[in-house]
Amino acid sequence: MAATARAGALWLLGQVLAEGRLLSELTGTAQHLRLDPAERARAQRLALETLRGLEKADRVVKPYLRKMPPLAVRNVLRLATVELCQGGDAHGVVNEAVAHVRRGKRTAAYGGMVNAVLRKVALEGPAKWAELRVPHLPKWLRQPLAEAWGGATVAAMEAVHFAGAPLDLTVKSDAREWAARLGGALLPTGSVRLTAPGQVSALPGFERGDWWVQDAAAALPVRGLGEVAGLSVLDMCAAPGGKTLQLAAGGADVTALDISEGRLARVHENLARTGLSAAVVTADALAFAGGPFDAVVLDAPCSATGTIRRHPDLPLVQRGEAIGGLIELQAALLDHALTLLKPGGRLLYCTCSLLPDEGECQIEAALARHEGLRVMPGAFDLPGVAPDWRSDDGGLRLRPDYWAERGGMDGFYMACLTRG
Ligand SMILES: C[S@@+](CC[C@H](N)C(=O)[O-])C[C@H]1O[C@@H](n2cnc3c(N)ncnc32)[C@H](O)[C@@H]1O
Repeated sequence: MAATARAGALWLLGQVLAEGRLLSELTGTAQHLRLDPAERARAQRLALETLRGLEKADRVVKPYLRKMPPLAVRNVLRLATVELCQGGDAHGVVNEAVAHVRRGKRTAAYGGMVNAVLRKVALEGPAKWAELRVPHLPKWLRQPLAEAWGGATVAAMEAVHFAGAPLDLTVKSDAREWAARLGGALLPTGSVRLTAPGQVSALPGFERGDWWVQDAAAALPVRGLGEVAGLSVLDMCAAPGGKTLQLAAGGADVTALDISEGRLARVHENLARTGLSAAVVTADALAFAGGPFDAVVLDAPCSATGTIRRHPDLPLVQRGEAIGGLIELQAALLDHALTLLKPGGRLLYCTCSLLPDEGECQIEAALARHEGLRVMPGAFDLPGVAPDWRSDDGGLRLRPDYWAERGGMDGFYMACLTRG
């Protein structure tokens, strides 16, 4: 297979759609890394756009197919259709798609069909594309979200998911200056947002570690702890380290713990790049007996359904079957985190989930289990935080459709807890 961005995107699509692998697991693999960094970034962008537009691409192509071709061929049609319907150069897109199919032993026979279908798509596809509905979330997720937030909100979330996500950065200092330097916007909560960033590692300030990539919503939980200088803080599920970096940059004495050695490698890289420090521990948090700490950050493993605008592969690969186990793990981690706090210490619980079972319900259940435990209601009275983002329990509920006109934000739930 020629090492082009399109071939790279097709490999990624095949792994997601045939093997059920997540893009985040694939971007560090040898197959992906053999592309040069700019082509790699383009391959990833093409794969993301195709996954976001999958439902529309299938609807555009379907009338031109007499028989459903094998998945590898369908993926070529999908990628090319997305490109053609989003203004791609017809000649280049069709030729490369046909050449790609002809190169494959199992797909070569479909070259003529792909050529004929894509020529029709090039002519008629863009108008059809514009008329088709915004792609829906799969049923396993759409239904519980509609129950929790209502149909109109789910539709607004889907519109933001389809639009894709800008790139948010947390800067060590001088956010306004960095926004101007990078051609981005300073968000009301202090993050810097870039709409067409290109290759992240080529941006000014990356090498020197003046900033790190972190969605604006993901940057808020740690801000809820306020001034952390001099505090001992356990980041209990730390990798890849966005919150560890915030805590360390704020002057906290940080212990960054995670069960995954592979994911902790990212924490080490991020600390080295930014020149920040933390004690890094590989362990199952449930068996960790350090401390006691002034604060514990529990960014618990969850369905990650709040991150779909950045990870459109997620609802396609998962079916919600793991959520029951995650809910149990979150409750166990929460209970254990409370044992690691100094008297009067604070526990910051958060999940990047849209499901109340992993957010509001966890806190409700924890308050019922632990006498004297309470939510600190003012913790998220922060610049740029809108009053209607607050949840009834004193936490903060963020949804992808907030700031829709700016590109949305990750879905998140967060609450700051203390005893007494
Ligand atoms: C949502 S991610 C954390 C993101 C991170 N806080 C950040 O801001 O970059 C959840 C993490 O929990 C870790 N994890 C899952 N189960 C764990 C356990 N029993 N003990 C410690 N870490 C665990 C996963 O490896 C994963 O890195």
